[in-house]
Amino acid sequence: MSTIQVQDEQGVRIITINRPDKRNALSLDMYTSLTEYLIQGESDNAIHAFLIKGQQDCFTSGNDVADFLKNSNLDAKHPAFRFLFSLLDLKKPLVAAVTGPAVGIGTTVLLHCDLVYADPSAKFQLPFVNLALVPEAGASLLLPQLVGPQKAAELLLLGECFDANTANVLNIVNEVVSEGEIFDYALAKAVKLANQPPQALQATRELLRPNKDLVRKQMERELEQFAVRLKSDEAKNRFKAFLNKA
Ligand SMILES: C/C=C/C(=O)SCCNC(=O)CCNC(=O)[C@H](O)C(C)(C)COP(=O)(O)OP(=O)(O)OC[C@H]1O[C@@H](n2cnc3c(N)ncnc32)[C@H](O)[C@@H]1OP(=O)(O)O
Repeated sequence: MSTIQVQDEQGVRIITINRPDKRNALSLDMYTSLTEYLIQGESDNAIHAFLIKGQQDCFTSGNDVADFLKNSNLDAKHPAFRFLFSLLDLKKPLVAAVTGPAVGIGTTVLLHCDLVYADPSAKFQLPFVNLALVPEAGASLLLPQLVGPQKAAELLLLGECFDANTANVLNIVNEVVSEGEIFDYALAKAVKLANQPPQALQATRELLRPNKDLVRKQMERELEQFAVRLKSDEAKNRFKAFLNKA
């Protein structure tokens, strides 16, 4: 079974992260598949919106921590960062359905989504500093803009888990949807987007992102810092501690 599954339905490309034995941790190959499915969908005239999801018990536990240890050389060609830059350049709208853990990139990805739905099982976390890393996906710019500087500092410096209601109050998610209904609900919203006049939809989406160049610049700065931190002993010790369940 593929670790990234794709299904096109009613004008929506549904992308499902599917690596349940590792809590949907994202490996290099998985990022590459995610990027390819987005790029293909962008050029497919039958696709008008994307929906990203995991399974009922997990969205994603974020980057595969074992990969961080194995591949500590990082630049803009790294599959995770290629994926993040492809999100920044997306023209068609992206909807997320969050269930269970959404850790690290699992939360920062949401800052690039147009509509985000979560169910009560969703648990968000930005444990970059906890792992001796720095944020990515432009979160160091987008999060303070969204939730305010103090709250962003709390979420990024302490790296504690927060629940769906908190994410809703902070405007990280649009709505908390009952368990068992979230995937149908999020798909119905994505189909609704897919049925909007596509050129007006994409033009409006572009207008809603007036600081895209600034976000790109910040993502490049984050990438530089991330590359340095990833090689540090303090980060390697944190990765080993997680993998050894210390
Ligand atoms: C550029 C992007 C950067 C980032 O995304 S940084 C963030 C990186 N992610 C993390 O630090 C999260 C690590 N994972 C966790 O904290 C926990 O997991 C969860 C809270 C997500 C879930 O906890 P629970 O339900 O108790 O599951 P479990 O027993 O910890 O995990 C089951 C199996 O999955 C593996 N696993 C979980 N997350 C990851 C991961 N992110 N990278 C690699 N493996 C992971 C474990 O090791 C274990 O494996 P085994 O059954 O073989 O012992």
